[in-house]
Amino acid sequence: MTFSPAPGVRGVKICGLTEEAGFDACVTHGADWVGFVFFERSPRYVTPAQARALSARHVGGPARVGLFVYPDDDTLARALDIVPLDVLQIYASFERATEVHARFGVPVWLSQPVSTGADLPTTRRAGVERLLIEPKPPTTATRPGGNAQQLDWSLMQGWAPPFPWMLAGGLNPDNVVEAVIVTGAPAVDVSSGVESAPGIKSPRAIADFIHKARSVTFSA
Ligand SMILES: O=C(O)c1ccccc1NCC(=O)[C@H](O)[C@H](O)COP(=O)(O)O
Repeated sequence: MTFSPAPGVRGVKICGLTEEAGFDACVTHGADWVGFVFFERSPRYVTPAQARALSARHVGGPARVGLFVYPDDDTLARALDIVPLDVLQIYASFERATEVHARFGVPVWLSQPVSTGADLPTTRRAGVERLLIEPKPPTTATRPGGNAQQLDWSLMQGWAPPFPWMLAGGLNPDNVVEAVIVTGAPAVDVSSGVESAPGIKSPRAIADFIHKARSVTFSA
């Protein structure tokens, strides 16, 4: 198991760090996790060496999450050789997530694209530590996540999550309070909603988002 926030404290992940000011803001304002996007067609793409350089700015602090889209073993092995990652967040099937966990022994988070209640998993699967519940991208999207697209939060009402989970998709400092009240999400993930331009994080928006996400308590 990787780091989890204390009971009653909502976890916050800031995803898609590419530059020093954004990374430093995550450290300063106490994000629980930071995400590095290893997907070349993203405006937030970083190489493993760039992620290592950012990560090395601070010892400890947020857990480092690497995002991979349908990764093969070689891609994961190369990244892990270069940058210490605490979590592998993958866009792939449950079966592949289980395989990745068995092969690398690193906690694996799986993105679960959702458009209806039927997409919400109801049974636990081995090898997956956490689910990222995010909207199914439109067919025209060039990437599976990070599209500032909001999910229908009411879908989560009455859902009994079989895993620890995190809400993602279209969150920002102005809507995160409502999002956590409606969904009861124990953790939230944001990328576009704390940016001043694609791939460039706003330190002020990061501070605001973290503060607001934690302003509503929840009981696990
Ligand atoms: O951010 C990207 O460009 C990206 C590319 C490929 C796969 C995933 C990607 N992002 C995932 C995320 O950052 C999270 O899902 C995020 O919290 C939701 O994004 P956003 O709606 O932009 O907040």
